[in-house]
Amino acid sequence: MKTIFKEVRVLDPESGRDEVLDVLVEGERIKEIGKSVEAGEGKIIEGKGKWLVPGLIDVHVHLREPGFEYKETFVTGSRSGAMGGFTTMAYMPNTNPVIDNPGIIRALVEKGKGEGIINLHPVGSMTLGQQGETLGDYGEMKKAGALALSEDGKSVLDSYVMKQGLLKAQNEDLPVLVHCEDPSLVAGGAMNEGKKSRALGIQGIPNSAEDVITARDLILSGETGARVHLCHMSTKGSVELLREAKAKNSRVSGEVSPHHLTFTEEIIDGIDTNTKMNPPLRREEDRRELIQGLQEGVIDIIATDHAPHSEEDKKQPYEKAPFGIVGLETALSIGLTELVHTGILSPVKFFEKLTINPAKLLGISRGKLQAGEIADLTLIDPEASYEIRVENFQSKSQNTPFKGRKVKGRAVLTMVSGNIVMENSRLKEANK
Ligand SMILES: NC(=O)N[C@@H](CC(=O)O)C(=O)O
Ligand SMILES: [Zn+2]
Ligand SMILES: [Zn+2]
Repeated sequence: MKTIFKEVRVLDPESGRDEVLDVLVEGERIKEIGKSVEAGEGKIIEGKGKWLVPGLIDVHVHLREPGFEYKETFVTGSRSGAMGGFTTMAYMPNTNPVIDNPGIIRALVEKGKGEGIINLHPVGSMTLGQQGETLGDYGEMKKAGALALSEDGKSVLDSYVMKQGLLKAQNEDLPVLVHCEDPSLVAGGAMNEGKKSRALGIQGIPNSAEDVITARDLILSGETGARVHLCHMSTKGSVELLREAKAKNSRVSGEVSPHHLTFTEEIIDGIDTNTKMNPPLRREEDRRELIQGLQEGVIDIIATDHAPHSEEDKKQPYEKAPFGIVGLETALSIGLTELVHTGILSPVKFFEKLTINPAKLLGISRGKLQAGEIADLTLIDPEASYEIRVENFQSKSQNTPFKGRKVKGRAVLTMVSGNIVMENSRLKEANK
């Protein structure tokens, strides 16, 4: 099977390439990239005015299997990813049971291969049952298919346990994705602490709740040599701490989510729980520092932290509703609208944070648009303007504050290993 993209703007962040070319895909690989490539027989895709990038990679999603299938499954989550232009994602272990042993990892990898329409990779829990006490068997978990470790949903609070975990992870060369949150400082809060939380009478979460654990984990990376990656950075302080740590330690990295780059606590009304996520939406000065961090390269990755919750779950009072919002079907459009069309990031810099940098963190040979590489590709119409409609989501859940937002730019085709899985907002189920 051959597919040729004609006269498309090829963006390959790894090499820095940005030119209008033809790209020929044969079987599961990219066969040739050049000016007027001859395909012979094959599907022709007119690429004029469109951008072709390496398939997007999300290092942080929640697929809710096993245990919370009413919120999301491998089937619906991977469809949601394909719609958003993602070809690979790593899913977090805060499930029931927790993804904390080689047996469950092996079973999920198999299930993911059978049911997912894009590449799905598990992240193993740092501690058994995410109880923060006993470390799992990282070597066997890696062999079973875990690409990283994380206690996401919370932090490993005991610093001694954390340090031993990092030493063990370092031994297996597994990156540790850290959710930084000190619950004693959160103290039951449901939104950012400040003027807004006081006005609404909602208990606030101070920046320090994130910053103190961020500082600890960066220090422990320095001491152990372990690869520490900061999940969903939301504060000015965490950007400053990562900037400082990077000056002497190349094993640290960080990610930011589209919502923390777009919104602040100002949009919170105390009723609409689609503005409730962990960490919370912060102040304008935090948002600005996150953008600055992205521009400087202090923040390496854009990740969705896709956190589906049912309408029922989210219908509760603001203080009670679960934290989290979906992101797979909005991330690319929001990023293009807020970061690329505004000139904050060049297209190459933007896609670096969604392709090659995530691939490097996870240690997978993906994220390159080059001859000989696996043909995981995303075709983008940068000019397509539309309004985000949650009724159209493939995800089982619709919890997003981006509902109704006008955006410009979207994925129009997603290809995984040479197979088109989405074209013009339609999923192709033929090969599954
Ligand atoms: N981000 C969230 O608000 N929620 C996540 C957990 C997490 O990422 O910490 C979830 O699993 O729902
Ligand atoms: Zn988290
Ligand atoms: Zn998460």
